[in-house]
Amino acid sequence: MKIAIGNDHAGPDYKLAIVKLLEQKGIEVVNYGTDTLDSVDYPDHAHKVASDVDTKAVDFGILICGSANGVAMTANKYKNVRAGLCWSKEIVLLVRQHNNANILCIPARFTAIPQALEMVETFLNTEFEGGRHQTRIDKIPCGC
Ligand SMILES: O=C(CO)[C@H](O)[C@H](O)[C@H](O)COP(=O)(O)O
Repeated sequence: MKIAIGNDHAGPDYKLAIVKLLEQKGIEVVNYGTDTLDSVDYPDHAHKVASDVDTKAVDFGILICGSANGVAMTANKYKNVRAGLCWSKEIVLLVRQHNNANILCIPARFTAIPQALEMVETFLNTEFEGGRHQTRIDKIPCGC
């Protein structure tokens, strides 16, 4: 499995903890995030992750910013991306089971690192249920 990860200045420590977890699992990681606290612009990092997910260069993406809204808004501009903003294990379960999310968006300023790691574990271990949820996902594109 291959995962692209990106973050702005709100989340380098979250990113490093997640990369460590993924590498311990033998997952290949592409790091598109900043590694310092110097201010950057989240779309610069989110576009790289979303593009890789969109073209299927990677299996999944993980994006981190302060609220996770900015990275989610950016990533969801891509046709084949379903980026979900998650703040608990329960929401992550649903975003995989019902929404087949392929990018997990984590709000670093509203989530502790252990909680973020638990969300990543859940994201990776939860399957899409298909059926009626696929019908609904097929209706998401606006065609504009
Ligand atoms: O949360 C974010 C976007 O949704 C980003 O992390 C921004 O950094 C956030 O808006 C805060 O910006 P600041 O420059 O760190 O004050």
